[in-house]
Amino acid sequence: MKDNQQNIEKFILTLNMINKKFDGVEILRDFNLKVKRGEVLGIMGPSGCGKSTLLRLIAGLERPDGGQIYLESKLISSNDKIVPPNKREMGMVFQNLALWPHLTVEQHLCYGISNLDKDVQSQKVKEMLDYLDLSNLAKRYPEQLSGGERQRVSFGRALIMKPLILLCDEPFNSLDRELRWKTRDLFYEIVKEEEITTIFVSHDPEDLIEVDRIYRLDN
Ligand SMILES: Nc1ncnc2c1ncn2[C@@H]1O[C@H](COP(=O)(O)OP(=O)(O)OP(=O)(O)O)[C@@H](O)[C@H]1O
Repeated sequence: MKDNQQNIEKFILTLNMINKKFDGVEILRDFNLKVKRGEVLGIMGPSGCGKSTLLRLIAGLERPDGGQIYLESKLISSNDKIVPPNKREMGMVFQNLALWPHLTVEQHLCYGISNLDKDVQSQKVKEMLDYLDLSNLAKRYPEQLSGGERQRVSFGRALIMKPLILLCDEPFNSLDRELRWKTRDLFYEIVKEEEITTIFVSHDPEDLIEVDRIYRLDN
């Protein structure tokens, strides 16, 4: 028991013997995964193998049927305990996690840090706008942005709150080829520079070119 506890503390995220079924169909069975602090982990696997389900379990959007998930040494998921997504300090950039049409770029960035003082909020938003080269678009709404600009806002929204873990599910899918590579390069620059622990799901090896490790999910 003591060894197990020490092992959990070494990693920022530990999935232990996770089981998940949908309508009686097994998606994950006795699934184990450990992620080190600052690691950029790529998850690959064929369509339908459970990649998005895995991220949703980590984010707290799904509950496992069995097993445990620990964030640092804290139990955040089991079949009788679930810490809600907004209490997990995780940033999410999912392909279907759309921007809100009624909020401007800067309002999107403010969203996750609304608990901070106004001055601190403004400073952080300014820095993030500069970082993502969005300063001249701060007052625009999503419909007035290109696909790549929207994707950068979505990263900014997740990154500004300094998440313990950044979860990305096929984040570049909607972008055309050239923009995809440009956005991808900026993405790696940020997560590596800021040492953000990241789990990145993609079916495309080109997306995962700079990850520290690839986990192949196959069943
Ligand atoms: N809420 C749900 N109810 C029932 N079945 C589901 C649900 N969510 C996912 N599934 C099924 O679970 C399996 C795994 O889905 P998941 O989205 O995790 O796969 P994936 O590996 O991300 O696939 P893709 O690469 O195509 O996005 C699929 O067969 C899917 O149909």
